[in-house]
Amino acid sequence: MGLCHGKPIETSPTQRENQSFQNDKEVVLPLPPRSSSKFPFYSPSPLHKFFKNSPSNSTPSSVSSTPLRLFKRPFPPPSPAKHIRALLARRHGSVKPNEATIPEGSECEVGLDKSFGFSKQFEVHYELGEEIGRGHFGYTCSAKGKKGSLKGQEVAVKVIPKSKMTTAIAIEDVRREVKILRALTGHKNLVQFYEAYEDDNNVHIVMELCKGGELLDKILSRGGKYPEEDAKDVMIQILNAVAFCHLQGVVHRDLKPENFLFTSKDENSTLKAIDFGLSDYVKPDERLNDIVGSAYYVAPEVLHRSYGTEADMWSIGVIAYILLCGSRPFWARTESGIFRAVLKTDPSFDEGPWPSLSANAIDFVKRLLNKDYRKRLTAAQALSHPWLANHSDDIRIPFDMIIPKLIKAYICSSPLCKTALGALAKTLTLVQLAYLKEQFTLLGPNKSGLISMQNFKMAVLKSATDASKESRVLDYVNTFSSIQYQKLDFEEFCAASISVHQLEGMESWEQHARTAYELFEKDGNRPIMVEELASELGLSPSVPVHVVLQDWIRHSDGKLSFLGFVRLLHGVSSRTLQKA
Ligand SMILES: Nc1ncnc2c1ncn2[C@@H]1O[C@H](COP(=O)(O)OP(=O)(O)OP(=O)(O)O)[C@@H](O)[C@H]1O
Ligand SMILES: [Ca+2]
Ligand SMILES: [Ca+2]
Repeated sequence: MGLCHGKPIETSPTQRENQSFQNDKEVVLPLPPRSSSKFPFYSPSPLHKFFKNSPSNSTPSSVSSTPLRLFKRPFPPPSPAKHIRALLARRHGSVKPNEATIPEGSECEVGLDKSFGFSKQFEVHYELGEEIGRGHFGYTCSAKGKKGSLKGQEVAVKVIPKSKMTTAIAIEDVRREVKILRALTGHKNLVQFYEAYEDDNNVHIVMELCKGGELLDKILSRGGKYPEEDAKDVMIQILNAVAFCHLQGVVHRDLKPENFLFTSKDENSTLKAIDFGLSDYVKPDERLNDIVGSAYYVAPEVLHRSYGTEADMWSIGVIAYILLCGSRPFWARTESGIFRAVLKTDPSFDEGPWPSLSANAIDFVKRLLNKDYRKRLTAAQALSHPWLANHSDDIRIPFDMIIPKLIKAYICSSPLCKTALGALAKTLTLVQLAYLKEQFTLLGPNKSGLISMQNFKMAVLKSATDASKESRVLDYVNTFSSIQYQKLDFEEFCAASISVHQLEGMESWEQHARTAYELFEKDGNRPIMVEELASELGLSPSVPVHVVLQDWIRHSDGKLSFLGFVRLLHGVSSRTLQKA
């Protein structure tokens, strides 16, 4: 996969930056900067240096030899990730060869409304300090409050020049970034938003100042990899933030180590997610389709233009992989090469240090980097994974929006499906049951241990923000109140909340399915006619049922075969889920 052994390209960092925007089919990404002979990782966040005009950075470092030859591992270590080219083209207008930004006053700007309705007079309220960071869309400065409750307090101000907003999409992105930041603020692992200002030239987003630097810098300063216990601390904080976002119906879409900051230089400093510039609302029954994010971290289904919150979980899988081994799981010299790797190749778990890491750590990463998004862990499930469970008191498992989706599909399924799922639920492990118990408790069962359809709304309302309205998560659970279905006890809740796809993604799937079939044989299997089975499955009369279903029924006694049983289970999670 994507390994480069070619002659090194001798370019300055600036030239390398520009290469990534060339109009070639294969867009060449910047090479990893020069590695030292002692240690194959380069200095933290070299991208920052490209922008800062300090004398030490004025001479571009040359790449004197093929850096990859020095790496023992198959992939080079992380570096600042670049946004996907298609994203920049859509957001900044068409990207021309060797041209990363559109010149001011270009044609596409005509008629764009760049007023946001934010407060004016930023200068009256804050004194801007020095630049502390920079990205594609803006730069960030420290500042000091001059008035009001933030008087004397140091803050961070992300400055987004209006001249960079050359398309309606770019303007909409800024509007949404502020709206989402404002709505989600208050969570411990999300940067605290204070206020947004605008003048003729800039938008100023005022937020809490995180003084501890980016997670990427921390990874690099530690030699490219984290000990497992420290990686767990980081993962828990990332998942706490993302589980909260997903419950509100917000998908971040740009999760990468550069977008997590430590509040201070302390060892135990809190980690905060920043940069909601590409975030969006996603309705529980909707798929997004615009290709957004940064190449190394992008999920396969994003490249296929049909995705939801699971795409963030993939990016978290990439971060976890990097934290634990110091290398990127999918790497190539070109953007299209990275995409090919993401779509087609499996990350390596054979090279060091993987064989020395715990089986739970490897399982955790593998279950996030599953190319089938339906088999991937949700954020709430990842927090319940044995690798993290009981690691610290910091784990706050919130309600998981996958539960109402699965329950809706279950309710719509046939009685035979329900029996089959009931049998499957009896094979769940203690760890799986612990997650479900937690979710059941969050739904607030009554004294008899039953939950009703109204409970879903209550569970979501408890932590609802303005974002849950905008994303229609609240509307979605509101519709549950009108579903006519009996109250669920924990046993039926488990049957209803099983994701067959996720179970299928586990190595123990065959065992689950066999055991469940044995139970089903005892309690639920019965002779069934092909026509009856077809109607149970909701197959249309045009389907040649005798051909399609012939292996589903055992010839000896006319009951469901193992294959039929597995297909029946499957029908519930794939077909019905899409409709739910
Ligand atoms: N609250 C903050 N405290 C300290 N530094 C910050 C803060 N917010 C942002 N920064 C710094 O500024 C950099 C750029 O900010 P941000 O990621 O929001 O910009 P961007 O232009 O949207 O970036 P990208 O190119 O990733 O889209 C960050 O990587 C970080 O180093
Ligand atoms: Ca960023
Ligand atoms: Ca951004």
